[in-house]
Amino acid sequence: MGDVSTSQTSPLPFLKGHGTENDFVIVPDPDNAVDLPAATVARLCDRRAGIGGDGLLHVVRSAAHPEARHMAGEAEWFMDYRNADGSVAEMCGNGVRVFARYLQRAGHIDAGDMSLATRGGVKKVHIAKAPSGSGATGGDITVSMGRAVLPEEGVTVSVSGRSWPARNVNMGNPHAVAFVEELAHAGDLLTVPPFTPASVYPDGVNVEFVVDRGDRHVAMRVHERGSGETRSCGTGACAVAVAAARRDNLDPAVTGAPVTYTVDLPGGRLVITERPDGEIEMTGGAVIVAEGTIDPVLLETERP
Ligand SMILES: N[C@@H](CCC[C@H](N)C(=O)O)C(=O)O
Repeated sequence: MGDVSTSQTSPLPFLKGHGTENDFVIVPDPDNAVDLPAATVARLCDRRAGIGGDGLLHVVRSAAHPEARHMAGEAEWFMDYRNADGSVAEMCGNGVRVFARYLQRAGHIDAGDMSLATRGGVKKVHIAKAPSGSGATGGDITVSMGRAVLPEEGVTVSVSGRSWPARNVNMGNPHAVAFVEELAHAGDLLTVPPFTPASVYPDGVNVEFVVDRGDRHVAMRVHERGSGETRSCGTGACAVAVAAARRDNLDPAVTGAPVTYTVDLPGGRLVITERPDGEIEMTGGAVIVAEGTIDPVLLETERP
């Protein structure tokens, strides 16, 4: 929160949105005046006792947030992203699209190009004009996600007594990508977090399980750090596309031609392109589904 401590005494506006069914509680707070400790975020993201979401998007002006002030000259808005358990993450790809859709809906921006500050740096975003008949859904949103870092070390992913070799991919946040024969082999990810080496991932990791669907076309499931199994993960889809490309001996930096993979997730489809300069673009939808107010009791530090 901001430099001055305040407690919320009146109902707090929120919205609910999703990107390929990775869903978020959105808290508009331009001046960074709302205190959102981890326990409060976890309560808001609770699907039974709260609003429910895989994460929370705290919408703050960059100039008003200590972690984003240095980016204020490039990007007016900062995505203060939190996982469902209240933990902080560097990046959220689906979150960026939903955040941009919120700004568009609130009248802060129009379709076209914008820049958004995140803990993973400033991301360029393009909102396509809404095709006629798309209603509130709007046009697809493309995010320049930055470059992937692929350390050479292999890692192992284990779940339900089975293990797979995996590729370590960093998209600003950490990922382990395992190619499997059947997505069902990943078992009940919701209740059994995959095991990965803590020495490689001291801050935890997002784990993707991937199968081939066709030429440059894959499908995946994901277990997210701090949120459990979700129906989509944008950074995860980027990690998967790059890991699949390297497995298929495709490297745009070598061939000079962009490489595009279609990634199917339980919640929808994302299209991922890696450019010869290494920049990765993610394209998909983003929808705002509801808005309302949060009872201040939910925001109190002690559980009501
Ligand atoms: N769902 C997000 C990723 C959110 C952060 C992740 N759980 C982490 O802790 O790194 C996405 O769409 O990228």
